[in-house]
Amino acid sequence: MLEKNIDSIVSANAKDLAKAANNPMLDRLILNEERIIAIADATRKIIDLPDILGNIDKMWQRPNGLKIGQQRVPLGLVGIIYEARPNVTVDAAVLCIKSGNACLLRGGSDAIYSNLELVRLMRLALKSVGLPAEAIEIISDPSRESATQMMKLNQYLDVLIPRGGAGLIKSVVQNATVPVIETGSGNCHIYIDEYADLEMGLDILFNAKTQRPSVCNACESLVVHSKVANEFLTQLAEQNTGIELRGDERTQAIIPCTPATDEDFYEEYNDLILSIKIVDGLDEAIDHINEHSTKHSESIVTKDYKNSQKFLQRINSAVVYINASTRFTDGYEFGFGAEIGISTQKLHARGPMGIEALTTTKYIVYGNGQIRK
Ligand SMILES: NC(=O)C1=CN([C@@H]2O[C@H](COP(=O)(O)OP(=O)(O)OC[C@H]3O[C@@H](n4cnc5c(N)ncnc54)[C@H](OP(=O)(O)O)[C@@H]3O)[C@@H](O)[C@H]2O)C=CC1
Ligand SMILES: N[C@@H](CCC(=O)OP(=O)(O)O)C(=O)O
Repeated sequence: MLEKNIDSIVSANAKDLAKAANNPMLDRLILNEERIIAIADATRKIIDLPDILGNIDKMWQRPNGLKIGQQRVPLGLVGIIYEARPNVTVDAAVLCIKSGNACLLRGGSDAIYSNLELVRLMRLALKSVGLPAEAIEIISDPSRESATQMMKLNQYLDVLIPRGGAGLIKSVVQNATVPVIETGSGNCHIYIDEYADLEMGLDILFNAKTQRPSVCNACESLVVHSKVANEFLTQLAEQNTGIELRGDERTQAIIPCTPATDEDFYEEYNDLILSIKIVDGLDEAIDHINEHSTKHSESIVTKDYKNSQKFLQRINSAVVYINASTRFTDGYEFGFGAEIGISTQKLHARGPMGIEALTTTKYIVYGNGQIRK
């Protein structure tokens, strides 16, 4: 359905682009033929995933003969408030349908025309296979009031997933009366250990910083061990990548850069800017990251096994990497087809949320006349 209607999607998207501000976030709003085909591909990947609904995860028998099992069931009606990124409209709806849920979508107001067209097409697709079109609903009123109202729809919504920046999350935490799964912004770190392969470190850093700077899994902050700082930072500066470097005092003594303020280390730039901190050991690196990160994704580059395991255990984030780019924090890359969001809270799901995160379980109990004594 999407690939057959590329023209109508692109022209709806053009209406959104015509009123959008030209900033690094604009990239997320753009739909073109290539991106629509990629969205359709992701949809097929989700459709092809094994069905988990109705699965009984485990079953056991009690001494009285009762057989107790845990069966996977949908959450119900899932509400999502999300950013002006029209691919999320399809990812979220398809993940909900695949996991047996209905969804109520409230995308970024900047993407309203694109979203309305995508939902129109998805509803046609549902109808064409005999499913109720109403399983995908979109809020067409782009006002903030509509988002705030969603936060209190207890009689309809089983869960609300806010996907966006700090302002949205703060508003949800203050106003929501429905159960919420928070996704959060990404102040993601890469730590170059004293035992790092520096060439690998540069590759990983460039990928994580520059491949798509506007997304939440892009690297925002570099932490470097002092023993390799000279060599690593000199190479970084020599590459002349167009990244604005904001370094602490020790970094400033090695390479030309903008002085980093305290706030820089808490900042998610979503742009070609990188904060840099030099540390004297792994413990200091871990403490710095746990203090400043948004608990999204962090990576260590090291050849040392012990250091890698310490980093894995002590970093308090949804996804922790050894020798890989933080850009992989993504439902597609994790094999989920897509994600409805990347949870930075610990309940009910953490990290990229695919089909399983959109289900819960219920106990099913088989008896043959047992009564409790
Ligand atoms: N962890 C994850 O899965 C993800 C994290 N992010 C993070 O989101 C941020 C970027 O998102 P951005 O484009 O700025 O999106 P925003 O946070 O500005 O907006 C996202 C959605 O929330 C709505 N919204 C924003 N503030 C409020 C509020 N106070 N009350 C009610 N609704 C509100 C917006 O509506 P309106 O259109 O009216 O502004 C929009 O629909 C980055 O920090 C990024 O890292 C983004 C996606 C995924
Ligand atoms: N799925 C994404 C990452 C999560 C995301 O949507 O982030 P954002 O662009 O900040 O809304 C990706 O890497 O493509």
